[in-house]
Amino acid sequence: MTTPDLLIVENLVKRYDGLLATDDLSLTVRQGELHAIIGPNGAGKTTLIKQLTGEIRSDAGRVIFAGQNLKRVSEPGRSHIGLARSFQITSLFQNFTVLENVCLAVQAHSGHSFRFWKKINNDTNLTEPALTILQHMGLEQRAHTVTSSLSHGEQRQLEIAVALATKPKLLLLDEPMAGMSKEDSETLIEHLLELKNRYTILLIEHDMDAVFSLADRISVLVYGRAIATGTPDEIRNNEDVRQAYLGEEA
Ligand SMILES: Nc1ncnc2c1ncn2[C@@H]1O[C@H](COP(=O)(O)OP(=O)(O)OP(=O)(O)O)[C@@H](O)[C@H]1O
Repeated sequence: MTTPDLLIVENLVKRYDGLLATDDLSLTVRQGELHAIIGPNGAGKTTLIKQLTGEIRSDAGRVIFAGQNLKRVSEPGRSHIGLARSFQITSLFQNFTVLENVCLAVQAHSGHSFRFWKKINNDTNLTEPALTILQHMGLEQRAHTVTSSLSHGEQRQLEIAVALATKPKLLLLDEPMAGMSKEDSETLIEHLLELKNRYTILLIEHDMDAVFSLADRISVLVYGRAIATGTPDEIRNNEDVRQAYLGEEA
């Protein structure tokens, strides 16, 4: 039995003036897989993520998510039906604790109006799911730490925890290892290995150690087109990929 596709991208196009950033791109993400997208700088990876979240409009093609055509679904609407992007550290409330940041995200997603922030810590409807998420991301020991005193690596982990608070069907991770030390990257890979058993994940990442140890399938983007999709072994041994991108690295 084949695994159903959670995300289907069909013939997607995005033009910036004369430049085709996404060029008739088609790919699928299967339910339960960790699908990585790799490609040289400027290949169109971030543009694709923005087209998926609805941050930018596509010029042609379509995106089907969980059986629904996203054409008329707004950016908040896409988040509500389970498409979650992990945002940059700047979206964290630096003066709040780790637990408060995740509680706020749980509260925002559950549709409850914001209450005075101090009460958040006392509401078990918020703290219970928040603590479970922090446990999955290895941050439970830091729950009561003020966010500004976390290390850079821990803040990236917290960003992902905040995204998880929206109960995503698909988690979009755009370069989660960017700017991390080798040690922090290795820690995050450990957490993502755990997380991939629970979530379907689309990962964009330049760190090839991370990609090849985490991905079930990899798509390679070059000039806005997917030149290959396959298992890590298939991608490593694909002659077109080696010539276009991986060179002697793989
Ligand atoms: N707002 C924009 N206006 C014009 N051109 C853009 C815009 N955003 C991206 N581009 C161009 O579109 C192409 C794809 O960019 P994109 O950022 O999606 O690539 P990427 O694969 O994510 O690159 P990187 O790995 O460096 O993050 C590039 O040539 C880029 O210069």
